[in-house]
Amino acid sequence: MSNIKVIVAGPRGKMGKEALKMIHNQSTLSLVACIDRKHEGQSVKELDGFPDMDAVIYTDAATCLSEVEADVLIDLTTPENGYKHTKLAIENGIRPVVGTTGFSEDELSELTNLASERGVGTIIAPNFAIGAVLMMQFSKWAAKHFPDVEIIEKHHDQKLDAPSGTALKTAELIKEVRDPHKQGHESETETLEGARGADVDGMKIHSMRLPGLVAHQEVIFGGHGETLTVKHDSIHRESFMSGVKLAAERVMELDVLVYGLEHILD
Ligand SMILES: NC(=O)C1=CN([C@@H]2O[C@H](COP(=O)(O)OP(=O)(O)OC[C@H]3O[C@@H](n4cnc5c(N)ncnc54)[C@H](O)[C@@H]3O)[C@@H](O)[C@H]2O)C=CC1
Ligand SMILES: O=C(O)C1=N[C@H](C(=O)O)C[C@H](O)C1
Repeated sequence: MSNIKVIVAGPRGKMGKEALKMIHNQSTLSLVACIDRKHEGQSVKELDGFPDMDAVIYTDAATCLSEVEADVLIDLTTPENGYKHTKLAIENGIRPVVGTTGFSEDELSELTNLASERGVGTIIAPNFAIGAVLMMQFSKWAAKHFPDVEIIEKHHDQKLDAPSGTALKTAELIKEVRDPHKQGHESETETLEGARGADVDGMKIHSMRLPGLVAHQEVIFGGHGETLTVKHDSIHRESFMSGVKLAAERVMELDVLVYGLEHILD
C-alpha cells in the first residue's frame, strides 16, 4: 500500500510530534491535514519546522474531516476529543487509527457498531509498542497458570487517564482466562482508602504518575512459593511508531473496528 493520505489530530502533542516524524521518514504515508485546538490555517512546517509538511491545521474537526480528501485519521489527543474525532471520521468514511486512551466501554461499543454499519475499518490500540502487545499476550498466557495477579502501571505526570488504557486492556485479556475471585486475605481492610488499588474481578491495578517516567507496566503473578513478573518499558515515544505505521497501513484492509494491535500482528 503506498501513498496513504493521513490527517493527524493532536500534531503538536508528545505523541503527535513523533507521529509526524514517522510520517516524514517513510514513503507509504503522506500528511494532508492536521486537527489541533489552535493555529487555524498554519502548517506544522511553519510552527515546528517539520520540513516538507505544508499540510494545514484545522481547528474544526468536522470541517476538516468532511472537506479534506483523506484515507486515515491518526488520533493522538484526549479522551473526549478522540471519541468525537473517531466518530466524525467514521461518518465521513475516513479510517481512524486511534492511540488516544480513556474511552468508556459505552463509547467503544458505539464506535464498534458505527464502524460495522458504515463498513469503515477502524483500529483503536491502547498501546502501539510491539513489546507492550507481547507483554499483554504473555500475561494472558501466564494468568491461566497464575490466577492471582496485580498490575502496576507507571506513567509521566501529564497523563490524563488512570488507569492506563494498557492496564485496562491487560485486565480485559486476563479476564478471558481467569475466573473472578477476591485476592488477598478475605478479611483485609483498607485503613487508607485506595491502598489496595482499583479492582477488576478481584485483580488489582495500581497507577503511578511521576515526572521522568514515560510508559511502564509490570504484571506480577503470585503462586505457591514463586512469583512471575512480566514487565515492559517504553523509554522513548518512538517505541510506539512502528505500530502506528503498521496500523495506518492495515486499517486500509479492514471494514470493522478492531481493539488492540494484536489483531493485526502476524
Ligand atoms: N496507544 C498508544 O500507544 C499511546 C497512546 N497514548 C495516548 O495518546 C494520547 C495523547 O498522548 P500525548 O501525546 O502524551 O498527550 P499530549 O497532551 O502531549 O498531546 C495531546 C494533544 O492533543 C491536542 N488536543 C487537545 N484537544 C484537541 C482537540 N480538540 N483537537 C485537536 N487536538 C487537540 C493538544 O493540544 C495536545 O497537543 C493520550 O490519550 C495517551 O494516553 C500515548 C502514548 C502511546
Ligand atoms: O499516556 C501515555 O503516555 C500512554 N498511554 C497509553 C495507555 O494509556 O496505556 C499507552 C502508553 O502506556 C503510553
